[in-house]
Amino acid sequence: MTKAVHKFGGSSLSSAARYQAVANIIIGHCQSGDCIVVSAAGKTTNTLVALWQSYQQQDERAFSDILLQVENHQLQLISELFPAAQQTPLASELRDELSSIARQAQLRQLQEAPLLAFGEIWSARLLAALLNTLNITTQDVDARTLFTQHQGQLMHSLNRSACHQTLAQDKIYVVTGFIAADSEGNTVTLGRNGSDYSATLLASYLDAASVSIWTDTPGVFSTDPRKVGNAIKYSKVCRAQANLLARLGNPVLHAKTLSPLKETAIKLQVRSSFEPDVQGTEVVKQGYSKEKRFVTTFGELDLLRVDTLASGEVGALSQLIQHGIHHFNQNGEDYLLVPSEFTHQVVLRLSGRVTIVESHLRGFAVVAPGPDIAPLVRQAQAVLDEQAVVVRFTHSATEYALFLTDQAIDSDVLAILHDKLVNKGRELAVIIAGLGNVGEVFLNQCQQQIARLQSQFDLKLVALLRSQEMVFCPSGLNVTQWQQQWQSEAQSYSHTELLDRISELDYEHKVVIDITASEAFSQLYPDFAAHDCHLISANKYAGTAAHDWYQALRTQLQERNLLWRYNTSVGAGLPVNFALADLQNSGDKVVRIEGVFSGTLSWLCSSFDGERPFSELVLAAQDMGYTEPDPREDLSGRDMQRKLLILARELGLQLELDDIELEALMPASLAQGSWESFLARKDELDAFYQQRAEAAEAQGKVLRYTGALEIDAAGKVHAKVGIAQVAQGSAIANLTPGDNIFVITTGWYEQNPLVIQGPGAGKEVTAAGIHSDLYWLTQQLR
Ligand SMILES: Nc1ncnc2c1ncn2[C@@H]1O[C@H](COP(=O)(O)OP(=O)(O)O)[C@@H](O)[C@H]1O
Ligand SMILES: N[C@@H](CC(=O)OP(=O)(O)O)C(=O)O
Repeated sequence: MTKAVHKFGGSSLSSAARYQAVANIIIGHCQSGDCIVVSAAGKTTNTLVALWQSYQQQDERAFSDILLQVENHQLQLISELFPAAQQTPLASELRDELSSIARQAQLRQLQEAPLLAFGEIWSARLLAALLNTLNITTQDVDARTLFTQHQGQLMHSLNRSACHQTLAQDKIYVVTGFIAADSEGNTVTLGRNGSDYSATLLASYLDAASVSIWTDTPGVFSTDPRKVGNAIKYSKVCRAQANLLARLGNPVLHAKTLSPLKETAIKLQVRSSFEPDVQGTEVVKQGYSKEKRFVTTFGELDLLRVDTLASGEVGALSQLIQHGIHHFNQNGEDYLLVPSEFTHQVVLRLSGRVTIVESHLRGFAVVAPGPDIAPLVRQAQAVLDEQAVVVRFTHSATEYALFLTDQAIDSDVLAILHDKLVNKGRELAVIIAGLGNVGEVFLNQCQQQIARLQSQFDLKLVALLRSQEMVFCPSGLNVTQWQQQWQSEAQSYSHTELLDRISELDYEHKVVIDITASEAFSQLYPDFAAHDCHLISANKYAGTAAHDWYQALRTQLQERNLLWRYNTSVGAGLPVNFALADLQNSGDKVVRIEGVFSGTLSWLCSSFDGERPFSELVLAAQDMGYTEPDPREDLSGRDMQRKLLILARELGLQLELDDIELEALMPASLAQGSWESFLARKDELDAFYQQRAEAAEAQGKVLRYTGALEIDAAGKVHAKVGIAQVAQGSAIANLTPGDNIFVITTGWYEQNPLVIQGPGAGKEVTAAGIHSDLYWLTQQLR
C-alpha cells in the first residue's frame, strides 16, 4: 500500500489541546501504515538548547531551573492528556530520563545531541499513547533506528531497508523527527527545524505518495502571515523557490526538505493543523507553477568573507552549528551569512581564512522571478530610504536580492515592503461563461477595464465558455483577439473537465463570471466554490434556488472567504443591490420595496394607450428583441417573481419563490400550448388587458405590472408580483417605457422613498453592471 507521511511541527504540539487536535487530524486523514513525524512540543528544543548552554557554562542553578521547567511542561501535558492510571507509567519514565540527564550533567558526561533528542522522543511517545487510548493501533519509533549517517552522509540503502522492515505493519507509526544516528550508534541531529527533512527522507525511503507538513499557518505565504495581515497564501509554490526561501532561513520549510524529493513524484504540501479543512500550499515540481514573489526576513546575522572555501564546507559548517548558512559569491568573493550567536564557532572552524565584514545585521530578502529582481531592488531601496532604514550591504542574484540592515525589519516596514513589492503583482484569473449579447459586450469592454484595474491587479482572462465549447488558456487569452482565438481553439468540454482545468489554475484569486441564463450552469456554483472561485452572476437561478441550497452555497462561500456578487440579476446595471446593502450596513431598515423590475413588461404597459390591441404590442416587442423567444415567459411574471426573491434575500429574508404571490399578465388559459395556438387566441389576451385597463381608467389610474414586498410591523413578509392600478402622475405611472423603477421605503426614507430608476435591461448597461461587480470584487480582495 502506498503510504502517506504527515509531519507535525512544534507549533502543532504546543499544548494538550493541540495534541488532541493532531489526534483528530490523524483520525480523519490517515490510514493504517501511514507514518507521522513529530517535532518537539512547542519550543521544547529551544529550552533544551538553553539547558545545554547552562551545562556548558557550568551554571548549576540555571541548569536545575531549566530542567524543572522541562519536567513541569511534560508532566502538564501528561496530566491533561491521560487518565490517572496511564499518567503514572508515563510520568515515571520521564522522571527516570530526567534523573539520568541530571546524573550525566553531574558527571560532566552530558552530550548535546542525545539531550536535544528528548524533545522529539517525548512527543512521539505521548502522541502514540494518545492515539492508542483512542483505539488507533499506534507505535512510536525512534528515528535513530531508521536513519544512519556515516561521516555526515546518510546511508540511503541501509536506511531504506530499515524503514521498510521497521514500518511494515498495519498500524500508525509515530516517528521522531530531527534525529538520526551515526554508524557508531551515537545520536546526531539533522539541524534546527530539521523534522521537515526527516519527513521527506522517510517518504522517499518508503516510496510514499505524499508528505504533508502540518504547521500553524495554512500554507506558504508571500511573507510571514504572523507579521503581515494581508500576506498572500499561494496555492502552489515551485520547489526551486521553496528551496531558496529555506536557504534564506525562512522557517516554513527546512533547507534540506526538498532534496529527498528530487526525481520523485511524491506530493508535498504545507497545511495548518489549526485549520485542517483549509486547502494548503502544494510545493510542485518546476514548470507546474508560476514563480511568485516573497519577502522573507532575517534574524540577527553576521556577514563573513571567506578565502578559498572548500566544496562541502558550507554544509559542514551548517552541521556544526545546526543552522542553515546562506552562502553567496559577490565580485569573486565568497560570503557567508551566519546567525550571530554562532559566528564565534564558525570563525574558530575557519581559522585564519575568514573576515567578519559586518556584525549584528538584520534585514530581508526578496525572492521573485528573475526579470522582476532589478525593479524590485529599486522599489525596496526607495521604501527603505523613506523609512530611514540604514542598509549596510546588498546582494542581488538571479532570483533574489538581499538587504542587510542595521535594524530589524519590524512588521510595519515589512507590511509596506510587502504592499509595494508583492501586492502590486496580485493576480486574478477570470473565467467568463456565456458569450451571448451581454457576454460579447462585456468582453469588448474588458480591454479598457483590465487596463484600469492593472495598477492593483494582474487580471488574466483565462477561459471563455459557451454551453458546448470552451477555450481555456491558463496564461491568459488576448482580450483583443478573443474571437479569433475562439474560432481556432474552442473545444467541447464536460463539467468535470472544466473543474479539473480550474483546479490546475495557479492564481491567487479566481472568479467565474456567469453571463448565461442556464440553470444547469448555476448548479455548478458549489463546485466552483469548492475550487476557490469567487462568483459574479448575471444569471438569476442560483439567487432564486431553493432556500436550503442557496443558504448552503452562501455558507460554503463564507467559510472559504469567497465573494459572490449578482447585482445585474436585478435591474441590470442599476445599483439596486448596492443600495440595499448600503442602507442596511448603515443601520437603516427597509420596510417596503415596490416597482417595475421587468424592462419588457414596463415597455408593454407604458406603451399601451388603448389605440392598439395589447397583443400587437407584444408582437412588436418580440420583433424588436425585447422579449424572451416565447413572450409568455415575460407575461407569466416569473422573471419578476425571481427578481423580487433576489431582493428579498438581499434583505436577509428566508423566502422561497412560492412565497411570492404571482399573477400573470395574461389569462391562465393561454399559458399552456404552442405559440401558434396562443396567437390563434390572442383576442383573449386583448380582452383580458382591455378590461383591466378600462377598470383602472375608471378610477383615474393606469395599469402597470409591479412587484411589491412589505415587511409589516410584526415582521411578517407580504410579497406579490402582478397587475396593479397606479395613480396617474406617480413615478411608476410616468416610467419611460422599458425602464425599471425601484421605490424603496425605509426607516430613514419613510415619507419620501428612495427611488432608483433607469434602463433595467440592455446589453451595454448589463455588461457595465458586471464590470461594476468585477471592480467591487477587486476592491474587496485588496
Ligand atoms: N512565507 C511564509 N509563509 C508561511 N509561514 C511563514 C512564512 N515566513 C515565516 N513564516 C513563519 O513560519 C512559521 C512556521 O514555521 P515553524 O514555527 O518552524 O513551524 P513548525 O513548528 O510547525 O515546524 C509560521 O508560524 C510563520 O510565522
Ligand atoms: N524540534 C526541532 C526540530 C524541528 O523541526 O522543529 P519544528 O518542526 O518545530 O520546526 C527544532 O526545534 O529545531
